[in-house]
Amino acid sequence: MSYVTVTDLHKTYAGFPILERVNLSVEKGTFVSIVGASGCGKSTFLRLLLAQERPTRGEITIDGQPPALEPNRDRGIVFQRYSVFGHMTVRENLIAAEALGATVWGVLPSRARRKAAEDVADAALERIGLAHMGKAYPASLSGGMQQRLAIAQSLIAKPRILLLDEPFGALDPGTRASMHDFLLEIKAEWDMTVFMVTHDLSEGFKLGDRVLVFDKVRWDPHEPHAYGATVTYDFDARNGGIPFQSLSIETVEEITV
Ligand SMILES: Nc1ncnc2c1ncn2[C@@H]1O[C@H](COP(=O)(O)OP(=O)(O)OP(=O)(O)O)[C@@H](O)[C@H]1O
Repeated sequence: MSYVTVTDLHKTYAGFPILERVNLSVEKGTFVSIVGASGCGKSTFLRLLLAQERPTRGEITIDGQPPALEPNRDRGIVFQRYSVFGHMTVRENLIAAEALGATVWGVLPSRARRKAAEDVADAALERIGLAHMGKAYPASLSGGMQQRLAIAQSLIAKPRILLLDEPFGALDPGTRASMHDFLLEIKAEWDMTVFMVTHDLSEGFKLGDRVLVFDKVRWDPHEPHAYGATVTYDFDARNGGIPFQSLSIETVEEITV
């Protein structure tokens, strides 16, 4: 059953189409990787899922409802920019994130709640190799460390939908592989639905259940901004990359008319 449904989605900025005719049906717990040329609208698509932007035409539903207008704990997000709180220590950032996503707080007294959040934060600090930096402030961390902290913070808040925009860009290959493992573990534990934009195709296939390619079907060299991008390929990454769904002939004909 479809959990995230996108129907005939269009997004235009100042008269320029960025996305057009995007249709998608994603089941709960699916990891969707998104690739495509720079500027083709991948981040815009994530912002539409996050309700930071409204569609120009068409509709998105999440579990049958439009995306909530106010940010809520249902969705976590890691953009290229680091999203951690600068006035809190590394450990406090993780405790705050656990507080957001806690599932057992209703039955625990406040001291036990705090202890439970601290335990989760400390386990995450170990897991991402930042146990020695718990008392530091984010500004004193390297870019890669801040990125790891931002990813851990989003994961332990346990959002139903996790939106990741090039989350591993700043990491060295070893750290990147260990953060991949961490993400897949938490995703499996909480049955999260994930949308991740990446420029690294092998990363997209390694982590994704599906790999979507955004591209322009229509292109006019005299008017490069005349048309928007859509999903041109939808690969089943769990089945050797065999196309799962590609743009139907009718849609191509309709678009190229
Ligand atoms: N708020 C905005 N107002 C006007 N134009 C915008 C706005 N946000 C994005 N755009 C334009 O929309 C297009 C798509 O941008 P977007 O960031 O979604 O692309 P992208 O595929 O994520 O690119 P990249 O891979 O380089 O990060 C770009 O041409 C960008 O300039």
